[in-house]
Amino acid sequence: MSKRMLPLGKPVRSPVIISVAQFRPEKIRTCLGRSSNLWGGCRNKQDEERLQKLKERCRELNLDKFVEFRGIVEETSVVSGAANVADFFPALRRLGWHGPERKLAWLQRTRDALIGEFIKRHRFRRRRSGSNGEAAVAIGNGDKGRATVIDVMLSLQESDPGTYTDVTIKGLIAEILAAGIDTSAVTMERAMCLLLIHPEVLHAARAELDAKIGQGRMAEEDIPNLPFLNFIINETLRLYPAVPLLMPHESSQDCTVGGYDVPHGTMLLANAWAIHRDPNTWDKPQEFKPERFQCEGGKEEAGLRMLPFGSGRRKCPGESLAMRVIGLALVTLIHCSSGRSFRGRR
Ligand code: HEM
Repeated sequence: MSKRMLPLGKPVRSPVIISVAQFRPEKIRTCLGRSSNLWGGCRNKQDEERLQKLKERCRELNLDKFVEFRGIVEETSVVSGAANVADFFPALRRLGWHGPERKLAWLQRTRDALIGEFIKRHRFRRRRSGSNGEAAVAIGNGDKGRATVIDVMLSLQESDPGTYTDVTIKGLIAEILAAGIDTSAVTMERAMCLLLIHPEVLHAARAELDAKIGQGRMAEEDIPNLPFLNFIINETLRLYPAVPLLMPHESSQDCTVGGYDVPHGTMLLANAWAIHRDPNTWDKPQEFKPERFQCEGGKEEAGLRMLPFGSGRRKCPGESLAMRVIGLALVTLIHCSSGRSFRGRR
């Protein structure tokens, strides 16, 4: 996802993150970092009213279905990660045992139906607003700034229907959502935990916010101008890469890596977790020290010692978006944790 595409979804991202923070700032302050359920345990009428408001806001922004989608992604990762008895007793397959496969096929059908619904809604909205199908219109200028990735794909479909079929769009959306939701959520959670157990870092992050953004406001565009915040995210990704073994790759030809012969067609896993904590290349690798990225000239200079998003041609295309969304959530929560209120700025 290029920098040019980053504005897509911005009208949804910022208000939702702000709504969540405004919903229960006191709960965020006390539960920050614990994997507690933000929505659970509404004890009083005021909480209930705020929860209703937040749900309405999600409905207005068409996010109710995304919550359902997240449930499917979570269940899929549980089912696909669980041990399959038939792997240990293959004879079971011949007897017709296909438990996890059936469940996964059902989850895939449910997921496809949901994405089909997103596409239908977007197509309807585009027709109603009379969009002329230009991709440029979808990227920010038209549709009252509410253009999304699906809008861009639908506009490409209008100009090249043979390539951008509904099946292709569904596959792309499924891949983007499945690859982007949990990785970003888990990194935010870990960054918040780390800030809580390192109050001096939280203090420094707040000082940077005060100096560069000021009190009572926040905007997505400010995130790249907050170096210390970005060091915190990098250090979190170094210690806790969301995809510790990256994705499996396959050698396209015979080669030698570190003295080991790797034949063509071998499945290769890069252990990012171990690489990020290698004492030969990192100073005090087990410690949380965001400032190390300042001394070492940032993540880019760390080169292949730091690969939370992979490397090369198949590197994660969502890196810039992830850094921005995680930054936005952290800034919002840092503001909350200092007991300040803020107004969202579009
Ligand atoms: C902290 C957040 C994220 C982390 C740590 C992360 C990490 C990764 C990693 C390690 C890979 C595999 C790279 C490889 O094969 O070597 C990957 C692939 C991918 N990521 Fe991310 N990702 C994040 C967020 C996102 C977001 C927000 C999106 C989309 C909006 C996204 C979309 C993708 C896609 C589509 C692929 C597959 C690329 C391909 O196979 O060519 N990721 N990601």
